[in-house]
Amino acid sequence: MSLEIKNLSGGYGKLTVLKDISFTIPDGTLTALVGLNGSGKSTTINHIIGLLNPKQGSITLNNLTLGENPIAYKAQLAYIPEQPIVYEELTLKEHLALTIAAYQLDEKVAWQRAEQLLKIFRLEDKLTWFPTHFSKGMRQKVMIVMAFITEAKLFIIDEPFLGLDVIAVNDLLTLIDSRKKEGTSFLLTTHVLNTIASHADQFVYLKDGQIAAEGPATDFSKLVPELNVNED
Ligand SMILES: Nc1ncnc2c1ncn2[C@@H]1O[C@H](COP(=O)(O)OP(=O)(O)OP(=O)(O)O)[C@@H](O)[C@H]1O
Repeated sequence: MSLEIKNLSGGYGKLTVLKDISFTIPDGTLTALVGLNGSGKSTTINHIIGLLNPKQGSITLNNLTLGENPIAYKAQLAYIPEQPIVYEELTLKEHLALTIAAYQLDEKVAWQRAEQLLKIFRLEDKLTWFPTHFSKGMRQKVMIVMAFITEAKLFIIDEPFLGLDVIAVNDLLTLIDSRKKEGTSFLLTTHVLNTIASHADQFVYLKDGQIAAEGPATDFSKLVPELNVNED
């Protein structure tokens, strides 16, 4: 079992956003965290990555908790935020070097991986570029490459498809599918399930900070008819 969230209640200061949330993400599966604006998706992520502390309940990642072993816990996580977080004073190559150092990756293996990923996302000739010269979508691709050179056990990707062109969306989905086969787990947030429906194993539907429905991705339209809109 990769991620296990048990009876989590949490939020910001005195504001309780999440109320008694429980779900698990088995190894090698993708869970779509679905909900309308303000339903609590980002708040859930903020708890998993340790930006917020639970008011109640627990979050366990492969039997580790953030409280007991923060370094080992975080080493298992790769997070791709909705808004890319890049360092304006570092080149693309330096961003990758930073990731390799932070995750203590084998340099040779990681740079080989980086080379393949940079080619997929058409960034291979931009290693000396600074983020100011990147478009929003290119910044997002930088974050994707940084995440996928790690050997994280759980990838958390917040609204992955908003700024990406169709080719990049397909490339990302292909990468996700191949890492799933290696046992890596994914938690993706999205407003509607359509784009990832065939790649998701299960969904968790949040409404007002509570789980309003959950189940196999194939049952989404049956269990959440109110979000069954045609996106394409
Ligand atoms: N930094 C914050 N301080 C206080 N309240 C916050 C903060 N961030 C979010 N909230 C509140 O928490 C609730 C859930 O917000 P959250 O960002 O988790 O929703 P979301 O499902 O990610 O929404 P969206 O789809 O718009 O990104 C909302 O009522 C929001 O106002």
